[in-house]
Amino acid sequence: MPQVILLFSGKRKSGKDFLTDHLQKMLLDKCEVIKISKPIKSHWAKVKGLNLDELLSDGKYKEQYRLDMIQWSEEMRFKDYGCFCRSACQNAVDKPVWIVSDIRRKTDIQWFKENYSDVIRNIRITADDDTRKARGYNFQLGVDDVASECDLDDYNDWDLIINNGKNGQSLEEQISAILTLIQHVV
Ligand SMILES: Nc1ncnc2c1ncn2[C@@H]1O[C@H](COP(=O)(O)OP(=O)(O)OP(=O)(O)O)[C@@H](O)[C@H]1O
Ligand SMILES: C[C@@](O)(CCOP(=O)(O)O)CC(=O)O
Repeated sequence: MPQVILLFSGKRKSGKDFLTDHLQKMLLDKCEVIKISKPIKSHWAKVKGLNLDELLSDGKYKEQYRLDMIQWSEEMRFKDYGCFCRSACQNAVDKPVWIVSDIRRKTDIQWFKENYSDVIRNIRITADDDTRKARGYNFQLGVDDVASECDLDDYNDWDLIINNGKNGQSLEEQISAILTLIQHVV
């Protein structure tokens, strides 16, 4: 059982992977990074013969398959909203800090609350559209107007909000703010 679970959310190209990768490099063997999208991408790679490493990276490759993966994964969530959270956590190693890098839906937060109760901390990463566009974001119907990107727009119970866009904090300040949330553990 982890002592703290950091749930990171944010729209695409806000910098979820960027920040959680940096955090992992700081915490090293004290943390485990969990990606809810990993079981989705693994399934997709297997059935479509795609490159899993590319799907998991921050490059353009995964964007060609995002719409299809969203639609398939929504059908699965309709039957069992926790299926991917459960699957992603199943093989997670016993470390004091778990970093979940891609929370997208209220039901993701609900699942972690139901299963890990008060050890969770909710972190929202924001970035303005211009910055996101410079990082490769382009509005796409069926992707940017659906739950995958929008379900947490009206969620307000954040332990920390990080501006990773224009006029945002430096990386050091961002990481330091995150570390204050877990100072009782590390
Ligand atoms: N603060 C930053 N400074 C410089 N580059 C950044 C910063 N934040 C993110 N990036 C870069 O922007 C790109 C998109 O970031 P990242 O992949 O972390 O976003 P994401 O929120 O995980 O997006 P997605 O939901 O598409 O996976 C990456 O190439 C990343 O290195
Ligand atoms: C299909 C999906 O998991 C892709 C997520 O990819 P990424 O976290 O942006 O690398 C998005 C979703 O689950 O809605």
